[in-house]
Amino acid sequence: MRYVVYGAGAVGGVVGGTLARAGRPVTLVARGAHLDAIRAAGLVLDAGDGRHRIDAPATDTAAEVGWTDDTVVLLAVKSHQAAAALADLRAHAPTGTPVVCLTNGVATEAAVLRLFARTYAVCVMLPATHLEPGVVVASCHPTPAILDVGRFPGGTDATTAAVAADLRAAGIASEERADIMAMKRRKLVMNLGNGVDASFAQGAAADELAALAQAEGERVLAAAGLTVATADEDRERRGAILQRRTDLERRGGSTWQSLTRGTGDSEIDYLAGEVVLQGRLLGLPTPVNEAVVAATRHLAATGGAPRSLDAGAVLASL
Ligand SMILES: NC(=O)C1=CN([C@@H]2O[C@H](COP(=O)(O)OP(=O)(O)OC[C@H]3O[C@@H](n4cnc5c(N)ncnc54)[C@H](OP(=O)(O)O)[C@@H]3O)[C@@H](O)[C@H]2O)C=CC1
Ligand SMILES: CC(C)(CO)C(=O)C(=O)O
Repeated sequence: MRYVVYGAGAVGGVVGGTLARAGRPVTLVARGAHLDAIRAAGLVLDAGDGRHRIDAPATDTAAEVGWTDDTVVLLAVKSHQAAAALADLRAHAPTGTPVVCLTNGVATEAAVLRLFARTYAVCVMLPATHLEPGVVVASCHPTPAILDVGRFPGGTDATTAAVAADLRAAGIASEERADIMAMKRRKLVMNLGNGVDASFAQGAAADELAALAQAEGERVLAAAGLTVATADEDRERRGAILQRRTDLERRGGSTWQSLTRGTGDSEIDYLAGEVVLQGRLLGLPTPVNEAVVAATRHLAATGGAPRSLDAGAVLASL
């Protein structure tokens, strides 16, 4: 299989770099200063066993990809960036191309399926950081990620088998799962902490706000009748596979990284915002996640400092 990693940032860069190190043909799609740096000096993959230069072809458009029958797209942009990426893919990728969503949240799969019949979902357990053009940092070693894969909306097939086998050959834990979206919904509950981690000063009040956001999310997903893997199932799957590197300082999650890089936007509408959406569809109030969405949107739009807001004030207003 050949891989086009659309969005070679934290997740895409680590996965693409790791597959390339294992000898898989990889094309990286990136843009701006990050693309310039990759073109000038390769992608720098900072992994637990050193910094590696990945010399893979890099481009900012699917128009420049040499599409073949065995090319698979790994979509690793943030959810709010998927529409633009998909417009480019729709224009240039053969319609039979498998597109595998390496995204948090649960929204990109349906958007992909509208355009590509062969749509796949990955539950992304891969802590990584991308703050500097040209550089991606894998937080865990020796296994950098658990990337279970299934077909969307359900099932497994020859493509899930081949992708999982390639990931395993590269040293990434991966199993096929017919019910992958149930796992992704459990991951979504975890990611309801992303906006809190990004926007609010750390401490007991922030911890309480994150716990309330997660409890509200669990209630709304259950009311919507959506299957969510249990916390026990999640713990069992993770086991002790992901070991944090001891040579790295703990930074922040993917939403914190968007605010820190000052990208002007974030994925929050697809994380806490997914709970808000489900609540609105059901006529259920979701004040906690609405507050987290509002805070994170505000900081992203105004360029405010990450972790600069007071979670206590939000708790008092609920
Ligand atoms: N970081 C992490 O630890 C984890 C992230 N995830 C999830 O993985 C997904 C990807 O997140 P992450 O890797 O952190 O995000 P990043 O922002 O680090 O990487 C995405 C990359 O795609 C680029 N990109 C976006 N749109 C386009 C486009 N149209 N053309 C070319 N390049 C584009 C971005 O450029 P630009 O910077 O200019 O926007 C960026 O370089 C998200 O859903 C996230 O929630 C899941 C688990 C852990
Ligand atoms: C849970 C966490 C923080 C780590 O992988 C993540 O998914 C993210 O950064 O979005």
